[in-house]
Parts: sequence; C-alpha cells; structure tokens
Amino acid sequence: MSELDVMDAPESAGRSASGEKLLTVKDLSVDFPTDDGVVHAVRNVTFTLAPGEVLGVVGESGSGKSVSSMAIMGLLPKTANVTGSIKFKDRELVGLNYKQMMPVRGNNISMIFQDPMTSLNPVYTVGWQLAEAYKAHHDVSKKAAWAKAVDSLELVGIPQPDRRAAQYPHEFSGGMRQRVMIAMAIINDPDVIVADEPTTALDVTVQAQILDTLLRIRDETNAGIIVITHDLGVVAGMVDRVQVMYGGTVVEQGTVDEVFETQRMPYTVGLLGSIPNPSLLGKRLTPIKGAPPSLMNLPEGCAFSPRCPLAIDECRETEPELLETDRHGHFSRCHRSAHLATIVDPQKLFATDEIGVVENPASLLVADPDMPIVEDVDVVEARMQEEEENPPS
Ligand SMILES: Nc1ncnc2c1ncn2[C@@H]1O[C@H](COP(=O)(O)OP(=O)(O)OP(=O)(O)O)[C@@H](O)[C@H]1O
Repeated sequence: MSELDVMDAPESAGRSASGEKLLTVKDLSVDFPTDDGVVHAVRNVTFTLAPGEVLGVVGESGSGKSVSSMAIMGLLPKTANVTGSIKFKDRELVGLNYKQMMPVRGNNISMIFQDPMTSLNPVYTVGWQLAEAYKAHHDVSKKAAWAKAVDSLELVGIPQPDRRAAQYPHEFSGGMRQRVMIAMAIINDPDVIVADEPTTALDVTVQAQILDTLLRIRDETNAGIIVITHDLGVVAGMVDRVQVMYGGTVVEQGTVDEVFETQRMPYTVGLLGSIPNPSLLGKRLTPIKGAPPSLMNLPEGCAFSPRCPLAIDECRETEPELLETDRHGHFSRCHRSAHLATIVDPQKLFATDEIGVVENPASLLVADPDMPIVEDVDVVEARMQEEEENPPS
C-alpha cells in the first residue's frame, strides 16, 4: 500500500485520455490564528482533478470543505496561513495575492456559491451583472457582452433569455437564481468550476434540474467540477470520485461505487448510515454518537478515534496517513482499514437502541440529521399485518 501522492493518485474517471490534470493539490493546509488559539481548518489535503471529471467533497459542517475550496479560489482572508501546493495546470497558486489571482478567477477557475441572493447585486439587472463579469476578462463592446450574457442564460436553461436578462434578481425564483449563478460561473468558459453546496437552498425537483444543468455544462465545455456538499444524494447521482472529509482532512477517497459500497474508514460507514436518503428507505438509520472534534484542539492520533467503534490504542496515539486500501485507487486514512474490510455488516458498528419509523418516505429525500431512525422494513410489515388481523378496538 502506498501513501497517496498526486503522481500516483487514482486515475480519475474524467474524460482526459492524456492524463492531463487541471488541478493538482498537494499537502494543502490552512490555519487561522485566533485569540483563542490556532484553528487547523484544513490539514494535508491532496487530490487532482482532470478535465470533464466531477469530484464530490462530502463531510459534516465544519470539516473544512469550504475553506479548502476558498483556498483554491484565493479568497481566504489575509489572516489565513496557507501551506502546501495548489497548481492550476503548471501554475502554482499558493502565494499569489488577490490581484495576481484575479485573471485566474473566472477565466480558469470559477465558483458557484451557496446563496445566490448574497452573491447577486439586487440593484442591477441579471444581464448587466453577467455582462460585467464577461467584460472583466474580455475587451469587448457593451453590446457584445450583453449578447454573451443572453447566450449564457440560454445555456443554463433559462427560457426567454433576452427578456429575462433585463430583469432583476428578485424577479427570479430560487432555482432560476441558482441557474443565473451557474451562468455567471461559466460565462468566461473556465476550466474548473467549484460548486459549494449548489442545491442546498432548493427543493428536491429543482435540485435535480440544477445538477443536471451542471452535468450538461460539463459535457459541453469539458470543465472539471468540484461539488462540495453534505448531501450524499447529490454525490451518488452525479460525481465520478468522492472525497470524504473529517476534522479538516480527507479520510477516504475513491470512486463513488467503491466508497459507497465498500467503505474502508469507519467515519464513512457512519456518515452513510446516519443521513437519510432514498437508497436507505426501509433500512435502519444509525447516528454517529459524539460530536465532531474542535479544530483548535484536535485529539491525539486519528481525529475520529473518540467516536470510532473500532478504535484501538494505535488510533488514539498516531494519526494515520492516507493510504491505498486493498482496492486499487481507493484510499483511506485509517489504521483499522484492513479490519473493517473483514466486517460483513459494518452498519452494525454504529447500532443504537433508539428506534423510530419514518412516516413520510418523501421526507427522506432531504438530509436532516434530526430525522428519526428508520425501523427495519420487515418489522414494520409484520406490525402492519398484525394490526390488520387484530384491528385496535
Ligand atoms: N476566517 C476564519 N477564522 C477562523 N476560523 C475559520 C475561518 N473560516 C473558517 N474557519 C473555521 O474553519 C473550519 C472549517 O470551516 P469550513 O467552512 O471549511 O467547513 P465546512 O465543512 O465547509 O462546513 P459547512 O458545511 O458548514 O460550510 C470551521 O471550524 C470554521 O469555523
């Protein structure tokens, strides 16, 4: 087993036959010095992104997903201490100042933010804002920039784009506003798109349309896309590779099928079992007991060890490296990875006594950590049959 190195990182499932890499991130760490101590927000993150590839970054709140993407965009506050390397093609981005990053942002790498209402200016029309974003990188007339704005609205599936371009953000629905954000992100034809929780604020059917739009853009432009999300449903449906983050670092990485079907890190087992999603319908959901670590006071050894049912002394003493598992291209940061591979039903590791029933299966489509735990489907069926045979008087 080898330590994950960008040179032998898993061959991406992207569409680059040449093995070309758009992004090469190696040992990226971000610290924030604060009055109370140093926050180790991101620690030793290493990965690559190929043209046409969709990489999913998942993990619970505070695991370092957004800070690592803001580091890629060069949008961290000046107080952040960034180490390691972020290369766009051959160009090193770590160390560039805000101004030096300006041509890279938008032109090479662009970002779709979570909340369109805070990213769009309410006092300018959508078309004007798109045209300005285009003009920032191209020396063109106002008319040509406006035409480009209308084209990009059309590309993201906004009907009557010439009429809509003249409207203000508040005249758009939530899903349409998120499409405008995608149009903004793609107007300069970037090679890499970073989408931070692109569908969190949207209802389920609109979520699907937005994800579909992103995939269509990928097909048309061959951009590499990083999707940051806490919603495993998003990851399952659209990404090629997935990176699971915990305590500021990557704890498991591989293709979606590998990571969803044969986890090699107990945190991923817990994550998959504790977040409701349609594929878990009828199965028992099991929360991970305990709380995520403070990034200011990380535990000795593995950050997950205080909550891990498989932890042994070694886990509490030494932080594991991200190593290739028994499966090629599948990496995990876990001393117990080989042991986990021998467990037939890993979900039972997190078993709990609390049992409830999800009354409304549709609600499972929305990740909600407060959802009750689902009872086994045969237990529910047996009880329903019993109630049918002996109706309550
Ligand atoms: N400017 C800052 N100063 C100090 N700490 C910060 C700063 N920005 C982020 N952090 C801390 O870095 C850690 C990682 O934050 P990050 O936003 O990357 O988490 P996340 O996984 O994206 O969570 P969420 O899904 O809630 O956005 C958090 O503990 C956060 O409080």
